Amino acid sequence: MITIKNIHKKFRQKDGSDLTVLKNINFKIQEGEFISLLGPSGCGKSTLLNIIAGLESTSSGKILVENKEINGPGSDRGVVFQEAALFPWLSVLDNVKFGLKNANIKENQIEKQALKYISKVHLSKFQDSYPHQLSGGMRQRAAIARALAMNPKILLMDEPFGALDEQTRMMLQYELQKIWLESKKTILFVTHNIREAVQLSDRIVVFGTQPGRIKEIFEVKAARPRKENKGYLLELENRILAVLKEEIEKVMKEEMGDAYNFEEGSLPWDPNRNMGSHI
Ligand SMILES: Nc1ncnc2c1ncn2[C@@H]1O[C@H](COP(=O)(O)OP(=O)(O)OP(=O)(O)O)[C@@H](O)[C@H]1O
Repeated sequence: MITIKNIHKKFRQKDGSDLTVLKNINFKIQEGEFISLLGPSGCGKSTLLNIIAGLESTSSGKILVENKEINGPGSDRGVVFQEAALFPWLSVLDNVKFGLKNANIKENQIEKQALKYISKVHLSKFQDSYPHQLSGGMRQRAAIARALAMNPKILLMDEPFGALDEQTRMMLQYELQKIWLESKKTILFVTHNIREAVQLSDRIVVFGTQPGRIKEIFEVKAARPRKENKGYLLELENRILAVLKEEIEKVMKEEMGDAYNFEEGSLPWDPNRNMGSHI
């Protein structure tokens, strides 16, 4: 279980003032749960994920993993970012093997384990290819294989499909559900896309902004794998959208000042409820 306890985070700005990015964040993530963080741009989603990864410090509050406070990165937490952070000079196989070489794994097991996870993300045919020879979706699959091969209990994913085209994104959403069902990892997933959050999550933590705080937590009670958001899932999307609308308007007013004149129905929602840079 991950316990997020009273997290506050301030960043010092260039003019010397402090910007409070996260305020009073409290929630628990159960073992094996799939949780999404959804909210307007700048509400601190990535900051919270980085704090849990141990890559960023808190101003106050703490993160407990299995009741132990974390003080930095650890092999219990794997991270996948929006841009697959692969080494360009290494093949897919060597990229996946890289982390395993520093882990406590026997030499003869390293390749076996790497190949197992490359196969899980359906990249076996490309195991000897270099990152520049792969599509964006394949690179992201390789990054997921690399994180999974380390066998972390927790997978932290920061908009992993955000830079991909719609079809690839849908395919990877489906694959991720299958991987999650099989591996039962605890997954924390940051996204801008309501449909993606509803499709993938057990619970969706909706953030408000200025400062970032939890606005509402939605439970998604639907069987998996989920392929299409219809009926109940679509209704849930609309409920989440209603909560987010207020926050998005706040961000737009802040960015546009007097030029902002909101009319009902004027926000440019796309069919996937992907609100681009405003959520
Ligand atoms: N290292 C840093 N130093 C100063 N300010 C920072 C730093 N990292 C993030 N911020 C600020 O903190 C706020 C929250 O950023 P963060 O990236 O966590 O938001 P986000 O919700 O993930 O946004 P997005 O959805 O656009 O990625 C932003 O205003 C950002 O400019």
